[in-house]
Amino acid sequence: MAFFEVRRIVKNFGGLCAVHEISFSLEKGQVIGLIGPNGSGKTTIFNLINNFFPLTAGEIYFKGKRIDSLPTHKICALGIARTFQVVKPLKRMSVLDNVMAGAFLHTGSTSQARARALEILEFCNLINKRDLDAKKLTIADRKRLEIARALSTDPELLLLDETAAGLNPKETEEAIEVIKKISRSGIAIIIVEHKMKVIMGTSEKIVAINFGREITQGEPREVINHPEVIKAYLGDHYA
Ligand SMILES: Nc1ncnc2c1ncn2[C@@H]1O[C@H](COP(=O)(O)OP(=O)(O)OP(=O)(O)O)[C@@H](O)[C@H]1O
Repeated sequence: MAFFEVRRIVKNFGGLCAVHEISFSLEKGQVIGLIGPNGSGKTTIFNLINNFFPLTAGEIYFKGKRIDSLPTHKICALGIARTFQVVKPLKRMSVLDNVMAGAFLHTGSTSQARARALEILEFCNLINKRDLDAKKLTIADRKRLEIARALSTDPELLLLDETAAGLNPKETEEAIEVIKKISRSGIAIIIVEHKMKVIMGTSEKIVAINFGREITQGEPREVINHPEVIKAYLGDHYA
């Protein structure tokens, strides 16, 4: 069985079918990109994986265990963490405290949580900003803090939702480097991202969706050259 697998997952919101029978899997440490135009169902898939929204149908497996009916906090404790498209730091807390809050998932000791948080801030190039209020950070640093917060729960699978949105080209390159570094540390990653540079720079496999349905999935070059993918992104006359 794969390390992580979604099997024919479906999500209906009333009459709207946001996700229809999507299946994909990934192995430990693998990075996959989830792409699709606005409103195609990418964030909903993340919300289903975390059980922020219950599935309408389908199954989700992590490390051989079915997880789709577990509560969100249990899924996180098992090792799946995520970031949000709209970053959500605890604004009145320092950068360090934001990351420590997550580290308490696996320890009751303040000194251990602090030590782990400092390690993660070093890893995410945020160590020099540890005492700043989170609300004082630039967008790029907030995105980094969002990743650091997710890492603080010690995930084996990380869901990254538009980590590079709003970043300039240099910051985008830095985000790609952070993602690669996380992957090298053995953590599997699913990336939702509109910037193809980020997807192509990091992903070993791409799943392309439109209107909640799979267009195709597989090797990145093949997927982005698929006529239906080009059509979904650029319109009929480019296909
Ligand atoms: N809580 C909800 N209630 C009703 N409809 C929803 C809800 N969440 C998402 N949708 C709808 O489901 C569809 C998929 O939305 P989703 O946010 O998953 O797309 P997305 O691919 O992440 O888009 P974007 O790239 O713009 O972030 C959209 O039509 C959206 O309006």
